[in-house]
Formats: sequence, C-alpha cells, structure tokens
Amino acid sequence: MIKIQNYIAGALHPPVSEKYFDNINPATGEVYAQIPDSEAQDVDRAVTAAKKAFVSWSTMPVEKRSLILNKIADLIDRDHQKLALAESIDNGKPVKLAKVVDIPRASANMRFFATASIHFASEAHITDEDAINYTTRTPVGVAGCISPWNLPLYLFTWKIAPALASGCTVVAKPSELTPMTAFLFSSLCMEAGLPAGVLNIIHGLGAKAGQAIVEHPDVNAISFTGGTVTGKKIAATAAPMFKKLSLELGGKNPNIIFADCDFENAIAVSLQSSFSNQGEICLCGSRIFVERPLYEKFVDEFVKRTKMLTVGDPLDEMTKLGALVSEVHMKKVLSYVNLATTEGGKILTGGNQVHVGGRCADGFFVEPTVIVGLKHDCRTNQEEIFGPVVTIMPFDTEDEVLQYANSTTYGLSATIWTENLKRAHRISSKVKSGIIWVNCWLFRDLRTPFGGMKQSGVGREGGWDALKFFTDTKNVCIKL
Ligand SMILES: NC(=O)c1ccc[n+]([C@@H]2O[C@H](COP(=O)([O-])OP(=O)(O)OC[C@H]3O[C@@H](n4cnc5c(N)ncnc54)[C@H](O)[C@@H]3O)[C@@H](O)[C@H]2O)c1
Ligand SMILES: O=C/C=C/C=C(\O)C(=O)O
Repeated sequence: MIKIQNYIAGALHPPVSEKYFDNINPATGEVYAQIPDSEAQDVDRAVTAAKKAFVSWSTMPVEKRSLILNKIADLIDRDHQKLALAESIDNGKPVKLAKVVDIPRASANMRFFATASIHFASEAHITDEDAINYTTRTPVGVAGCISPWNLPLYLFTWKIAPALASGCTVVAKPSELTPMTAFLFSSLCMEAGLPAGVLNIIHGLGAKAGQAIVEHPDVNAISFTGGTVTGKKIAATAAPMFKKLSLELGGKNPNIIFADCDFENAIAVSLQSSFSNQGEICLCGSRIFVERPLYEKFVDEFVKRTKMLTVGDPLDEMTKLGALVSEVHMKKVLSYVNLATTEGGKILTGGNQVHVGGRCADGFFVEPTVIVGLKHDCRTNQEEIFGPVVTIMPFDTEDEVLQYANSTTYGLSATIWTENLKRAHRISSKVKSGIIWVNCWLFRDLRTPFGGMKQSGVGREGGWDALKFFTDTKNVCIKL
C-alpha cells in the first residue's frame, strides 16, 4: 500500500511520530493509501527548511525562478494521465473531469504565475517637480498555503504558484481527504530541480498539522481555501499575530434566470453549475431563481435533463457524477435533503444514495437532486450543502430576486441569465458577491480578481492580487 510522505528540505520524509492514518477511495470505500499524521514538529522542520531556502530563492533572478516553475508545469503535462487518474481515485470525481479540468488547470496555474512574475513591475509616482515616489514589492518570507479536497491539485497549485513566483518559500498542506496529487507533485518538484526547502508539503489533519502551520511564528502569511468555520478559526489564530491573511471560503451562490434569457444556454450551463464535480465546487449555483413566466418550462426541462445524468464509476468515461468525497460528507448532503422535506420542500428528482454496484458497491454516491417549494430564507436555502443538490424558486421582480440573492451570509459568486445588457449590468452591481458570471459560469481568466464578500472570504486571489498578497509593499519618497 502506498505510504504518502512529507516533502521537507527537498526530500521525502516519514512523519516524526511514524504514525499514519487511512486514505479511502470514496468510489469503493476501500483504504488504498496511508497518510502521515504530521504534527507541530514536522511543521517546524518544514518551516526551518523554508526559512533557510528563502535567502537564495528570493534573490534568485526572477527569470530563473520562472524557468523552474515552467519546468514543473511541463512535468504536470507529461504526467497528465497519471495525475488525472490519481485525482479521480482520491476524490471520487469522474476521471474525465480530472483530465479536462483539474490537471490542465494545475499546469496552467504554474505557467501563468511563472510568466506573471516576470511582468510584475514596481510603480513610480512623480509628485510634480518636487519628489519621486517608487514602490517596491518584496516577498513576505515563508508562506503557509492550506487547500481543500474538492479541486485538490487545481487549488493547491493556485496558491503555491503565486507564492513561489513572488520569491516566497512555502509550507503547504493539502486536504487530508485528498493528499495524493500533492504527494506526486513533490516528486515533480524534485525532478524539475526546485531547490531544497523552497516548497515543503506537510500531510496530516487540519486541526493538528494545519493549525501548527497557522500558529508558527515564522510563517508570515497564510493563504487558505476551505470552509467558513475553519476560516474563522484560522483568522482567530493568525490575526493577533498580524500575519497576512487570504481566506477563500464557502458559498451559497444564486443562479438568477430571467425570462428573456437564451433558454438553451441557460439550461445547459445551469446543469453544469449545479452538478459539476458532484456539486462540490464553491462556485456552484445551488439556489436557482427563475422569473415566473419561464418558471414551469425551466423546471420541467431542468428536471428532465437532470434525470439523464449518469451517476457511476468515476473511472468510466461516460460517468457525469462520481462519488462524493467521503461517507461523512455523503451523510451531511443527504441530511440536507431530509431537512428540505421537513421544511416543506418537494423533491422532483433524486434525493437518495445511489448504489452503483460492482467494484463501487460500497462507494459514496448521491443522485443529482432538484427541490422546489422552499422559501428563500429556510435553512436549506441559507446553508452551504456542497453536494449535488439544488433548489429552484420563482420570482416576479428584480427587487424581489435581489433580496433573495443577497439574503445569505455568503457572497462568493452569482450567475445572471438575461439578453438585456442594461439589466445584466444593473443586477450585477446590486448582487453582493465577489464574482459575477453573466450568461456563463466558471469562465476563467486567471488575471481577474477571484474571491468573496461577506462570510465567503477576505482578500482576492488571481493575477496581480495574488502577487501583491505574497509581497510586502514599501514606498520610497525622494525629495528632489
Ligand atoms: N472560496 C473558494 O475559492 C473555495 C474553493 C474551494 C472550496 N471552498 C470551500 O471549502 C469547503 C470544503 O473544503 P474542506 O471541507 O476541505 O474545508 P475545510 O475547511 O474542512 O478544510 C480545508 C483545509 O483546511 C485544513 N484545516 C482544517 N482545520 C484547520 C485548522 N484549524 N487550521 C489550519 N488548517 C485547517 C484542512 O486540513 C484542509 O487542508 C467548502 O466550504 C467550500 O465552499 C472554497
Ligand atoms: O471550489 C472552488 C473553486 C475555486 C476556483 C478557483 O479558485 C479558480 O478557478 O481559480
């Protein structure tokens, strides 16, 4: 059985405690790997290595750093099939999705920031004839990067790429539910010639290994993606230590459909934004609001097409929805379906565990589920479910749907479907979300600021925002 190892100071190491815990394949329920149960001592070793490596990495010419990061991207591309398979087995997602989305995006992240850092320039401000101000940005030092299980290598690289490109050294922790591709990634870093200690990967539990990264006094910035409850805990630890903090948290995103939309496009993409990756994407549009004249037609067609989605073995290329990430998560999702019925919801399709059979007989599969008849303010419509469950509600006016859309504590993303450009602009300006998609969903340009308002997070990732986060700003004013 594979024993995952920590990557510290350029080499693979067992955890100090020599203790491991099980890694389960969610499609089969079988234990298939062992994960280091790392603790503060492992983290301390990683931070020591990162501190030591910082001097030479941060002063290495940016072009040279860029070459190494591009080399890592090349190696991800070379191992594309192997990484996609590993991601699918670890997470339960369809291997096809991992091939088309997760792994290509991981190499794109490395390449994007390898290139962006070359163009990341200082600003200068000429104050009439009296002074010149120039602003420098230097790497913050050791950065802690903590990522979740839903898009494992995609979100892991989305953090470490800008950190490394900025000249920081890194101690990173992938989710303990999906550590495999980060483990494989450590070997690619060694092969690419990433100097020892520049990136260190610690595996283990969030409350132990993750918490130790956040608490370590020599980790100067924390970039975290995960749940809002965990984000609060991390902020409570890091804020009094005055660490830089970037928090990408949960969402309960509205998908607003006006009667004048391009119906075919709205239906097809809404199906994706509801059920891609089993609904386990923070940007999924889990609350669908449809303007009354279109409501019945939309619901009928949406349910018809939902019923056609195949839930099955993630390794089968025809599968549209694979397994949920764990048994605990599957039970949480099903408990929300139960809650929805007690809140007066009517399940139009789905609502149950799927027994796939064969090698997946003990896997954690859930039917794509569509619920109607709920009020916008019930718990089902306020709390993040993070699974293949959507609700559909009618609305009559713009003001009404804005009130519904903005009624949750979250503010990550929103989708708006209309052919009326003025309305798209008007609604976009009033929805309290950090990311708005008009007539599309998850259409990404890596230069754009990415992140949430309200309890969906603090700070923005992507483009210059990420490079600014991992650097300290200094202004120099020269009086002429
Ligand atoms: N906004 C975004 O970009 C975004 C992207 C993906 C996922 N998410 C959110 O992530 C959640 C699902 O992911 P999850 O269940 O892995 O989240 P989680 O908060 O349970 O875990 C995320 C990571 O934090 C670690 N962790 C847990 N407790 C910790 C602690 N006390 N200190 C330090 N690290 C700790 C975990 O080990 C894991 O690596 C959902 O709420 C989803 O919306 C948000
Ligand atoms: O589940 C959350 C998805 C996050 C996606 C991104 O961070 C991105 O596309 O850059």
